[in-house]
Amino acid sequence: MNAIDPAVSVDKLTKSYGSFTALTGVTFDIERGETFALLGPNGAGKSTTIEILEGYRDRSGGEARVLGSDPQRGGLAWKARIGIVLQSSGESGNVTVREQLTQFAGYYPNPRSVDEVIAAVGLEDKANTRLKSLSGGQRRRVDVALGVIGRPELLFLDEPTTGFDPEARRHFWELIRSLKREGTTILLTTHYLDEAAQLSDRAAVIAAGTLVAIGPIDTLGSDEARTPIVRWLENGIAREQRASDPGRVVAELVGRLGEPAGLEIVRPSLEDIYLGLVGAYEADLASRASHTPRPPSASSTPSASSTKDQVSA
Ligand SMILES: Nc1ncnc2c1ncn2[C@@H]1O[C@H](COP(=O)(O)OP(=O)(O)OP(=O)(O)O)[C@@H](O)[C@H]1O
Repeated sequence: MNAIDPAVSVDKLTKSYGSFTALTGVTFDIERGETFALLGPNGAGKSTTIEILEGYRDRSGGEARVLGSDPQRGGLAWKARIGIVLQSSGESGNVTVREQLTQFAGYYPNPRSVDEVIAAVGLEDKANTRLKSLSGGQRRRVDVALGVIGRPELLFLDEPTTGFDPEARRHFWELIRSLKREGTTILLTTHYLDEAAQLSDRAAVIAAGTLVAIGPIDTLGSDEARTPIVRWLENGIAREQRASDPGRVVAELVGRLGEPAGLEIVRPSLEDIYLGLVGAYEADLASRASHTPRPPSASSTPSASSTKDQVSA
């Protein structure tokens, strides 16, 4: 891999499960050292994308390069450079946390210290507990520990903090920041938009298998969607105004009304912007579908839930 090559490069990636198209031609790069969030509603195609990049699933079309290799052909040496936290690992059994991590550490040429990793995921007091006796959230922490034990150059995190309590999430964020400081490239999917905003340099929003938006976290969405809103009460009536300079609006209000009742300045969060992007895309899809004449028989696209169970990659 060339020094200037991105860690991940995806070009017009498509994936079909039988007659169902899960990815319609997705294109993005992830630079080395970058933390990149892939966001989207349930069934959007995030796990499919990530699993193709991990080498777990074959793509139907397009190109993918991960650390300089085609993930469909990545060998053992390539796999050792990658860390994976799957959406659900099902890691359980009779071995203890420390035994499991020690075993995994043995698979890598330059692993992290087992005790360091146990501390980093906050499982010191469970190090000698068998996996089957851990709570769901604790088991998820083991998944994260297994993902980072090999000191990966590139870490895939598929909804890593699902089931974490708030303290464990903050702990996890610290771990990710320290991995980032070491230069690890991270691809993260999450439904916690605050998590994406806290950790990521850039994000892509994917809906129904299509890339809807991509960019640095603070530039996602339209200018209008990112503009702060000033809200206040005037003669008992709720008023609001979008303004890129909310201080000026507030100063005018104070000049006119004195201390305005119910005054607040709301800066749209990543979640607000994400919901706007996905909502607009879904409305556009629905309006196009309502203008497309269909034969009277059933659609050729089965529902997501029926497809997932019937077709495998
Ligand atoms: N093995 C499979 N066979 C058939 N369809 C599948 C398979 N795996 C995924 N799909 C379908 O592909 C679409 C994308 O699924 P995917 O798991 O990538 O979504 P996701 O964005 O990760 O969703 P979530 O946020 O719910 O995890 C969904 O409609 C899903 O039902």
